[in-house]
Amino acid sequence: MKKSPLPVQTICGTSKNICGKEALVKILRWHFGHSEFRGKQLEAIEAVLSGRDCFCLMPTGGGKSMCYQIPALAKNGIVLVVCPLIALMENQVKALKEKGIGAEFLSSTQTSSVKEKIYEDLNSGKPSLKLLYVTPELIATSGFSAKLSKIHGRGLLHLIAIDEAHCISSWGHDFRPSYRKLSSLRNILPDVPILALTATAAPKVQNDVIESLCLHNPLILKSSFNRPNIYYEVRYKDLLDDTYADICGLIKSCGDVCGIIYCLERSACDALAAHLSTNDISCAAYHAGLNNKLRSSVLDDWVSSRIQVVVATVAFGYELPMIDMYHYT
Ligand SMILES: Nc1ncnc2c1ncn2[C@@H]1O[C@H](COP(=O)(O)OP(=O)(O)OP(=O)(O)O)[C@@H](O)[C@H]1O
Repeated sequence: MKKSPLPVQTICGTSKNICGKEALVKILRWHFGHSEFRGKQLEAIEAVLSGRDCFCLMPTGGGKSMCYQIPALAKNGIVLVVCPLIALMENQVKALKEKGIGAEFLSSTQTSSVKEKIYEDLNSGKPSLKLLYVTPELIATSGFSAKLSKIHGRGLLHLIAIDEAHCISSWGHDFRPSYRKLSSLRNILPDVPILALTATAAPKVQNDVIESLCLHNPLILKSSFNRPNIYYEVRYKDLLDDTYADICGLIKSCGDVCGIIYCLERSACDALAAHLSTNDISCAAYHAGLNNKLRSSVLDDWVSSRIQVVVATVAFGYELPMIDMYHYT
């Protein structure tokens, strides 16, 4: 069932539109069904709502997105989210919409009529949108910068969240040149707080992110990376009688969980996926040899739990952003 948003004024009071802890927890429970904030979430949220820049280091799955989704619901106006992967934007926007939260993304994969609709909403006096997800490539275009300045001029932009902020650093493992251009955001929108989020802990990367984004006296938050539920296990192929049977057994012993199996070659993906299917494990192969439509439907099936396992090359997760980069450059 979709929920209507909690009226901002009612829960946050009108004084400077700033929410207290109680009101923020109420938003968390109402929209996301979580009883309490986790780790450093509340500190990050309170910092950005008070107008302070924040650098937030949290492990993968630590709950970073809540740090900008709650502020989006706690204040009137829009939160701009910069995100490197179209697939990630699509998933987040879909999940937010299912919760009745106004969210959209702008990317080269959308039709111009969809984009027009989003701009129309943004240009209206009172946009229904709470979160707008964009790629770093789009921020670098002069047309979009001008649009952002206009939205800001009407007092509608109250936070910029930079997801996977380590992509800005050439010291990081995922350096993406277009992230460098995000430094322009501080010049265009000097008084809008910036929240940089990453799971990459290297100090050089952290300093680079803070400097490149020109964060002013940021609140630096670091969560513990100890995840007792995650562990590595190495099984030597040479010591196994039948690798495929071993994988099959492992999946079946895990019960009804989802998973990704990475293979080095496309043919290995196809062969393993076929083997698992004949052993009653719902799965599909995903690699660059498949057309866009098929890849997209495999991703959708997996995210929606229609299939349990994806057998993929590294194309899974990388191909979609590359398509976007190609269109913008
Ligand atoms: N306060 C909370 N209580 C319980 N669950 C939470 C809380 N905050 C977030 N979660 C859940 O934790 C999961 C991971 O959250 P999220 O996707 O925001 O993590 P993330 O840090 O952005 O991960 P990634 O690094 O993969 O982008 C989600 O299922 C989310 O609903």
